[in-house]
Amino acid sequence: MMTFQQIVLASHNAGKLKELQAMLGDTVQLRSIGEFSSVEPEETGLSFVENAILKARNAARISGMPALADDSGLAVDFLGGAPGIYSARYADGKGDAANNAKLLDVLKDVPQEQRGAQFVCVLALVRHADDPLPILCEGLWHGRILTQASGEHGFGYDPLFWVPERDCSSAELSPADKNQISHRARAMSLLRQRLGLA
Ligand SMILES: O=c1nc[nH]c2c1ncn2[C@H]1C[C@H](O)[C@@H](COP(=O)(O)OP(=O)(O)OP(=O)(O)O)O1
Ligand SMILES: [Mg+2]
Repeated sequence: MMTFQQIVLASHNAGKLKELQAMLGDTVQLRSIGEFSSVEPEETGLSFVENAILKARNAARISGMPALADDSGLAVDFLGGAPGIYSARYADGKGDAANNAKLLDVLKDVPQEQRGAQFVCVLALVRHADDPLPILCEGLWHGRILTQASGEHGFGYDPLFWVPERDCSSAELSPADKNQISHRARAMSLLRQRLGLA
């Protein structure tokens, strides 16, 4: 069993930090990479796995601590899996509201039954910057893209993501409920098992 008291989270996304820390409880303290550097690494990989490893190594190098990265995104069936790894950059770096507006516009004439999508999350944990054996865990969450935004919780594409098992948008779920069933929750559950925390 590996034990960590503190891990640096290789993310500048406050929503991810909140969700991941809530899932871990007080067993492990996540420290944001923002405490060490405000420079975000370029996400040059072609997969969630490559980008997660790249972000984790970068954070471990900067902080000198074990590092956890989350690379995630929304894969829309009708768009052949786009925006996928480019989800954060979908509207050219203009932020969540612009990303959501663009997605609604691109799908405006697409009927219900063709609006399937999944959230993807890959977590990568490295013990140090050159770790030859990163721990990788993934989680998927199937849903559908709504025709208008709904709900105030969460972040990113949550207001557009309809959750079939709850019949509401992901942004209408309580944070505790989202953290039980999301793509991130599934990946974290696997990671906890791998670390002997489950
Ligand atoms: O639970 C979620 N609920 C809603 N939207 C979500 C979720 N999970 C990922 N997403 C979206 C946000 C962003 O558009 C992209 C992640 O991009 P991604 O590069 O992994 O994260 P990021 O740039 O926000 O922060 P960072 O790279 O510093 O961890 O997918
Ligand atoms: Mg990013």
